[in-house]
Amino acid sequence: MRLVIKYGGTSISASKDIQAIAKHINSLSKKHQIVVVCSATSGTTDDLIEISESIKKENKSKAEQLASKITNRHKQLAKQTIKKPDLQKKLLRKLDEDFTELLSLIDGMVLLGEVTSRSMDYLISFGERLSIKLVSSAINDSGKKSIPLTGKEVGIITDSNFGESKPLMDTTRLRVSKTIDDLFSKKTIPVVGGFAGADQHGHVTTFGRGGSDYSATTIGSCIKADEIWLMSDVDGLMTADPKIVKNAKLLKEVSYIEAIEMAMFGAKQIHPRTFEPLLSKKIPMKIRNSFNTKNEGTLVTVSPSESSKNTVKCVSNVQNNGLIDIRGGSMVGTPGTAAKIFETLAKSGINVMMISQNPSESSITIVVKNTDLDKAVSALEMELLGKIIKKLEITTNVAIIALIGSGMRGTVGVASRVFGAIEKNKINISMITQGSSELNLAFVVKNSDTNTAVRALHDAFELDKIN
Ligand SMILES: Nc1ncnc2c1ncn2[C@@H]1O[C@H](COP(=O)(O)OP(=O)(O)O)[C@@H](O)[C@H]1O
Ligand SMILES: N[C@@H](CC(=O)OP(=O)(O)O)C(=O)O
Repeated sequence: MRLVIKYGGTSISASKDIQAIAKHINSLSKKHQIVVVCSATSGTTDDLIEISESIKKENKSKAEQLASKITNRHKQLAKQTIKKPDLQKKLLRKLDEDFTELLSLIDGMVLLGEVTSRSMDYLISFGERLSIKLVSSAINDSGKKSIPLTGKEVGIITDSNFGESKPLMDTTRLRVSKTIDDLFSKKTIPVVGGFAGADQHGHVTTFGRGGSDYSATTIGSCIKADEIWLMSDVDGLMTADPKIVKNAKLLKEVSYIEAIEMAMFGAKQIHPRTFEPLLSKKIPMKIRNSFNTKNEGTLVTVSPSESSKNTVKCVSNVQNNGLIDIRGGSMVGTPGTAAKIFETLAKSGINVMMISQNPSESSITIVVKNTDLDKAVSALEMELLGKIIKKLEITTNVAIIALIGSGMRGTVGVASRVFGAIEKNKINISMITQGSSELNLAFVVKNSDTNTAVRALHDAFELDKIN
């Protein structure tokens, strides 16, 4: 089989885990052709983002301190993980080269006094540049040929939408399949950095947070993989985040459509576009545990077997969002109001996560990420306040709670069970939406009510008894 196996940051942050993964890949490669895709080690992308914040505040020494922290963490991991002295020495030298480049980049950004979206993508792609060298070296150490490749080096070509780029699939397919086929013919295991590619001018671009999943499916589609495995620190997709619900159960099978809904609403932090490259080729995906490889995990396919069609499958949550209530008497009965609002937000590159309009048309409520809130509010104020909009009311730190499952379609009484359970816990709901597909029912609560709401719904729908 041709397999693309993606390891998330949670799987490659301790030396014993990297060694175990190298051993596992080594043994799988005796039967299968494997491409490994890696995220950055846990916390590294966050540290790189913090470097950019320090540069914006002109605090160069803080930025350099963070760069040293990242490098030292990787060098320490290298020393603990790689046993063969020559391999370890080579790896440490390569990590030092990256460190020098990172320091030069910080120098340049400080000198220019600006963090552009292009320089930002180059900066935050460093995490994967370091992690692939570690993992590939560990595979070498276990006795197999392997090389590390960045997304750019493997041939992922994207548009120039820095921070939210999309692969240009025709070019990408040609380049990626050629690179990988060459390596397979030399019995070499490629370890590819997730999260990033490069545009047609060679500038590094990233896919947005969690984007390594998207890299894995993009590569899988290019090389006609038989399966794609996303490896993390949980057994698979569960009925709720196991960090919130202790008795959350593993979902053995879900459909692509359900998995897309779960990804959009925060379950296992899957990148929302992960499934796009798989849809036409119908490549099955497994979501599995790096530390419990005996468990088959969750199988994601076009049409799961009958037995797994429960009414509700998962209660997921996305915290740290902002809610904007857009009001104005002149919005009533004025065609094109919604179009103007969403056009304004789209021009500023803001992703709207939830929308609802009250039947009187005098208000439209939207939810965006906390980090986009400032940009969204100023765009609306500058373009539309005093014209079609009279007032903006803003609530920060809200969570979206979503109930997901294709069996909800046409099932009477789901909403009353949901709101009954929420009311019993005296939680205030500030917004509700249900798509016409009836695949999800989502509502908004305060961040601080998230855990209570998720647990109440998990209990109300008896998800701990799911089969
Ligand atoms: N429904 C869910 N099923 C499984 N995991 C979930 C779910 N919702 C949230 N999670 C969380 O997602 C985490 C894994 O996501 P993430 O940190 O992005 O993994 P990685 O870095 O390995 O890609 C798990 O540790 C778990 O707490
Ligand atoms: N390193 C990137 C990409 C990624 O996918 O990470 P993870 O698989 O660990 O969620 C991020 O933190 O966003």
